[in-house]
Amino acid sequence: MRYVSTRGRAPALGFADAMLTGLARDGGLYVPEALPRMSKDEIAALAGLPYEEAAFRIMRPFVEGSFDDAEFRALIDRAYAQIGHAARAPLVQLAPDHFLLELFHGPTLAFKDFAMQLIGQLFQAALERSGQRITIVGATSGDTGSAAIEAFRGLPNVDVMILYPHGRVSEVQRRQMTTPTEANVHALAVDGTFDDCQAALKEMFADEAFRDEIGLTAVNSINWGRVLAQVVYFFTSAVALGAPHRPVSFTVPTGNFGDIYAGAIARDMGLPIERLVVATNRNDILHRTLTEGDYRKEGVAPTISPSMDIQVSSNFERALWDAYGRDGAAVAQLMEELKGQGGFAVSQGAIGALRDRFVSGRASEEETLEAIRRTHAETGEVICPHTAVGVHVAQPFLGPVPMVTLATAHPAKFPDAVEQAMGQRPPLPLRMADLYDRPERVTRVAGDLEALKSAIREKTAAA
Ligand SMILES: Cc1ncc(COP(=O)(O)O)c(C=O)c1O
Ligand SMILES: N[C@@H](CCOP(=O)(O)O)C(=O)O
Repeated sequence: MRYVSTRGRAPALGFADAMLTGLARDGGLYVPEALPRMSKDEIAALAGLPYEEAAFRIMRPFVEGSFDDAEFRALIDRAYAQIGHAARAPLVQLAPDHFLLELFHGPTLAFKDFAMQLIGQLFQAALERSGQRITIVGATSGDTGSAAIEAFRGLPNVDVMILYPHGRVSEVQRRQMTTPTEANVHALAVDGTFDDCQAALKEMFADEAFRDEIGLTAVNSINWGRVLAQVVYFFTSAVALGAPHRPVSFTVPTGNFGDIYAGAIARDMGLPIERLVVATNRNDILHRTLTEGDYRKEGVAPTISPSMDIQVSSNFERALWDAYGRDGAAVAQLMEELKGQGGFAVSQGAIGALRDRFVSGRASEEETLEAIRRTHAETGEVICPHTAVGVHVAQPFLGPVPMVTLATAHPAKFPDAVEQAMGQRPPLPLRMADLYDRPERVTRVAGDLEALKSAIREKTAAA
């Protein structure tokens, strides 16, 4: 399997090289040259399999040429042993036609663990072969950072630098990033928003000398490996609800567009998905784009679902590449307009193609709180504010096929919002009960590219 850049000007690479490279040299994102399809029988045969076996069958064609079957199976088994639920991604029923897919049973209590635990294993295997030393720089609005730290902490030949927006993540999220003691992980609190952190990361990739000097790579959903691992639970949950014999819809709380794009890939591979619903909080660039046909940045507003406080959605570039008929030059032009003019109009043809794939909705802060309160009152389930955005947005799209809303984080990561909605603070799992007592280690950095680069240089030099 070969991977090409969405901007069409970087060399095509195999899976392991695309994964270790992160962002393509032309600034684009890697995407598979051609998608493998699963037949109806192959999808039906996933029913009842352990999550690991289903993951192997779904992802195997994507890693061909980089990992042999025995090695890939072993890496998957090691990765998912870290998810603390026998089903890995269990379904919970909220209403006759509405289900939650719980993706928060991993070590850091968010869906990011599903992909990060796996790419942690894949990176280790690939680095052992190549003997390379790398520096992972990650931008996070709260969850990717801790998941990356958890997956890479203590590994030889890997430094991990996590940029998060100072004061804009929950206290639990911050402590998950600032309390690990391993010398190879560093939390950098940046003055700015998540968008500033992600833009700085992309600028670092554009600086070839810096990139090569530190062996820069990315584990955000910039990295195709992250998107790939997220494809699996769309299949397993849909099959549990009757696919391929009956279609299923999904509502996905969305920020950087990685998770919902994984759903679109599952559908392109043959999974019968009726609707893919993009659910945004009031940082609603994706909802505005799908309704108005104009992708335009606005300032990022802080919300009670902070992990989705994103206005420049990295993976939307992959969806644009598909919508513009895989025309790398057209995508490169749009990205120039985004950088220079703060946005672009999506062409008629492309917006039609996007609307064929995705529908969307938005939840206000009040609607999010009400969804937490109502879900608890009606079902006894306590949901996090990101999941609540999904539950609210899903309502007009319920029926006639089952709707699965992705429960993307554990409510205990956002106790203030949950308490505001329903008057109770959800407790952290026992293994994290002392999180508030652990000492924190963090470096405050100005939201300025040169300041960030020198902080990163300093930390890699000290390693
Ligand atoms: C808890 C939570 N829910 C939803 C999202 C949105 O996921 P994505 O960025 O893949 O759209 C994120 C992060 O972005 C998150 O951390
Ligand atoms: N919500 C994310 C934002 C980054 O998303 P990613 O999927 O591109 O890593 C976070 O929690 O950091």
